[in-house]
Amino acid sequence: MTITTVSHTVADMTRWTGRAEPFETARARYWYQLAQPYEQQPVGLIGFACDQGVRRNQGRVGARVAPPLIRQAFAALPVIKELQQRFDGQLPTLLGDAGDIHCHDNDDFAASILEAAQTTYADKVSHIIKQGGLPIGLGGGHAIAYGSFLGLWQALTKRHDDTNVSVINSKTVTRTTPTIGVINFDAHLDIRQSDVATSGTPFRQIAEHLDTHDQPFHYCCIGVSRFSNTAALFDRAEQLGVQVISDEDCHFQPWESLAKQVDTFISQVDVLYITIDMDCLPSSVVPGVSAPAAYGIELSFVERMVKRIMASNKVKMADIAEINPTFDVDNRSCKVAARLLATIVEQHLLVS
Ligand SMILES: N=CN[C@@H](CCC(=O)O)C(=O)O
Ligand SMILES: [Mn+2]
Ligand SMILES: [Mn+2]
Repeated sequence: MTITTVSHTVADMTRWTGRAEPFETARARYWYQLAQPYEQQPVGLIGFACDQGVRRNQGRVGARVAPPLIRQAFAALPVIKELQQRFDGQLPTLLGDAGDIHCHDNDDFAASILEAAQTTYADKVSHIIKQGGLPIGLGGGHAIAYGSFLGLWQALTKRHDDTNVSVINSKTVTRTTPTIGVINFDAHLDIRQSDVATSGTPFRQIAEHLDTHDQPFHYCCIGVSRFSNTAALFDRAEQLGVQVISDEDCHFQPWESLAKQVDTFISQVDVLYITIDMDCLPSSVVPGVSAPAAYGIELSFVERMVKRIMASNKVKMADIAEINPTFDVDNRSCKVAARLLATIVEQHLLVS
């Protein structure tokens, strides 16, 4: 008997529902009205329905069921007036739903299931980027981050290989791979040393991948808690040159100083991958995660910083990770994830 360990399910459009408002003006628009199965739209959503990395990392599993619930919460949000103005009221189908990658987790299965899910997901991500869209990954555990990075890497390096050496006016011109910057909103550094990939290792894996390809590692982690990371992890962060902005910095440092730090980081790279681990927010705001935060950073801060980063127009990949609906209260965590997802989508469509 063949056991399928990783599978892809196409978009379930029954999730894209919301209020019907036949008596309102045409400006009463919701995201569910602008989504179709993925077909080269400006934004492509792709679910990573996998929490095997969380299991391997000794966390609380359950994140694998989050992608359709985040979509559903997002579908019901209104499309802001600025976006309607940007498209002169003629809103095209802006969102493509590329379905979900499933990692059929089972303790008896071979250890390579997570890795297979990451590469299958990365192929989808890379396809969307190559078609000119912004892929947004919906986790799933934070092992999504290595898949997101791999997809971005594949898209950038494929393009690089194609045009690696060109002849312009009889002169050979060699192009270089764009410098990638990674910005992670997270209480955790996720650079653990381990014999297998987990939800706690993705940024160490990215560092090693880049090192193998002689590329610099630019990693900025925002919201890091001194009570959620060991001294060994802070040592590794220093060795790897990680820009650490702690949860306490986010509370006590002036906004302008933090924004300047992030702007400087952004100025050093060509393209950005932005990832939001929802456990960066306080557990009162986001209870539905594997590792709830006692302290956390404010939603208003995360949203403001996400807008600032998106304004750079360098973001080529984004994802939202670690929502665990098993521990959610009143769908609160999914609603916060949907709000951040809407912020990324809106800002991308406004600046691109
Ligand atoms: N992606 C999450 N990573 C955290 C989980 C911590 C926990 O489960 O307590 C980490 O490995 O540090
Ligand atoms: Mn975390
Ligand atoms: Mn994380």
